[in-house]
Amino acid sequence: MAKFEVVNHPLIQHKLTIIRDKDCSTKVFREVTNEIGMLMAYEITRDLPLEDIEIETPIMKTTQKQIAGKKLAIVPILRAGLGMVDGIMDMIPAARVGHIGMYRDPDTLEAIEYFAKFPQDIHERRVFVVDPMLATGVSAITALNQLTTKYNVKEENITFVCLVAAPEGIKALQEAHPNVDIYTAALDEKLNEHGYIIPGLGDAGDRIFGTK
Ligand SMILES: O=P(O)(O)OC[C@H]1O[C@H](OP(=O)(O)OP(=O)(O)O)[C@H](O)[C@@H]1O
Ligand SMILES: O=c1cc[nH]c(=O)[nH]1
Ligand SMILES: [Mg+2]
Repeated sequence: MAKFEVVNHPLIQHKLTIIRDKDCSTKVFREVTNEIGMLMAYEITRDLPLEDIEIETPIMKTTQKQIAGKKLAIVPILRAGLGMVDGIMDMIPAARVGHIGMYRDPDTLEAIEYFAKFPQDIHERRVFVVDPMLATGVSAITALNQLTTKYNVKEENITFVCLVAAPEGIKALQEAHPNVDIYTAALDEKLNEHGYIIPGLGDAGDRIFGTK
């Protein structure tokens, strides 16, 4: 089984509380979501391999470390996933960005796909799929189905990163893609009858883009 980690660093928990508050403005919600993305980047890249490199300081030649191995890609699930991309990119600026557009049908909770565009060599990259919310898990599973079957990305090379997860979504995602690492900033209580996470933070996309 792959990793499942709740990243409960105090800074992340504090910032998450700010965006959970219903009175948080769109501007602050967007800024703080990106800040949490940046902090999560620190944790999700913890096991990136390093290699030796020779450099010269002003004093002498020395062998030091640099990140080695696979190239990286960030794949936000539109729209809400976009809210985390800039923050993560601040930490790994060389990463390429793919996009997958998807919305949840409010009645059936099915994921409806409307867009996909990935770097050509996505199957050779370590891929971070990002979406602030993991509720039923259907959107994440649909996105990962597409990456693994249509674009040949190995599950072992995928990390799913979210801010708020429901236990139902974690279970479904682990069953569908057992070799994908999952990182979340919070594991909430459960889903309500409309498929929203409780206590959650509401509809992340609407809150990031001010559409409601
Ligand atoms: O785990 P699930 O039950 O599939 O729910 C989670 C999905 O729902 C939200 O997207 P939404 O459909 O609201 O689209 P949006 O990002 O455009 O707002 C969220 O950003 C996830 O993609
Ligand atoms: O709580 C939820 C569930 C799905 N999508 C959201 O944005 N929030
Ligand atoms: Mg939404």
